[in-house]
Amino acid sequence: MKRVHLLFIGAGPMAEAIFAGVLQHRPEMAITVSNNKDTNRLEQLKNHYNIETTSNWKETVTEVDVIVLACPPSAHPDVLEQLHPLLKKDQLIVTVAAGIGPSSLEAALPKGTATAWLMPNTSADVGKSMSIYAFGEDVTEEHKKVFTSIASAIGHAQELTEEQVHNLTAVTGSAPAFLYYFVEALEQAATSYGITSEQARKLVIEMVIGSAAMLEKYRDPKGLRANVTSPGGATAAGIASLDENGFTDSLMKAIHATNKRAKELGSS
Ligand SMILES: NC(=O)C1=CN([C@@H]2O[C@H](COP(=O)(O)OP(=O)(O)OC[C@H]3O[C@@H](n4cnc5c(N)ncnc54)[C@H](O)[C@@H]3O)[C@@H](O)[C@H]2O)C=CC1
Ligand SMILES: O=C(O)[C@@H]1CCC=N1
Repeated sequence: MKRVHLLFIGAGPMAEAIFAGVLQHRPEMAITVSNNKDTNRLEQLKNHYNIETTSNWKETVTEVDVIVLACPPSAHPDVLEQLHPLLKKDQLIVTVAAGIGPSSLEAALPKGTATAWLMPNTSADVGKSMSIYAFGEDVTEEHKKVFTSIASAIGHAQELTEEQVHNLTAVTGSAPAFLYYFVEALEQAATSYGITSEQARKLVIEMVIGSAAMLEKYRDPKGLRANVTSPGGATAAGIASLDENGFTDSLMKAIHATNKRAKELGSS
């Protein structure tokens, strides 16, 4: 079988997490990484991962099978315009950008171009991304095979419709930040009782890791919560306070605000 060659346009942490997973799980694939200006970053990545890098992706674009756009949404119009005249038949164009679904890629690229949208999260760094994805109209079974081997190299992946990826970007892509924010708040609460920030960090992080392991084992957040919440006990008072202060409503609003912004970014 022909060696699949991936070109990353964008060399930030998301690109790095994806190609690091691919290098580990699909070592048969060739990787070239590029960005628009930071040549030091490319040099570091080249030395660390022993991959090809280029500061002029246009020179490489005709040689590759898959082009992964890992640059910000705002860079897409310009990058897609530059890509348009260079694309060859059978190449697959994947974006990981918030708000930019396959229909946006198709509108900007030659008719018939195979496109896909991968929405990962930063847990790709440890091979535990929960990624969601959608395909464009013109992907073949072969494109799908290559795409899923990339997506599965960084963790779990679930195919959805384009609209669903738009609406769930907040839940899988951004919510890790909400969880880390929750951890920061608990650390702050812990230090307010006179322990050091190192002690607070250990208490909170180990509590979260333990809770995540319980979720992984039992997959029943409501039941697990009930087991912690002794009737008339201390936890019940805390949950009641969260409810009184609009915990679920506040989270729903955060999800809506995130998705609204992602759509704005994708259409700018
Ligand atoms: N960070 C996250 O948790 C997630 C990010 N994403 C998406 O992944 C993409 C990248 O994210 P990060 O790596 O965090 O961003 P970043 O901003 O740290 O990195 C972006 C990279 O793109 C390069 N770049 C910018 N303009 C360019 C251009 N015109 N041509 C070529 N390269 C260009 C930059 O030099 C940089 O290497 C974004 O589109 C974001 O929406 C998706 C899911 C999660
Ligand atoms: O903040 C952002 O725009 C991206 C989308 C998902 C996670 N980070």
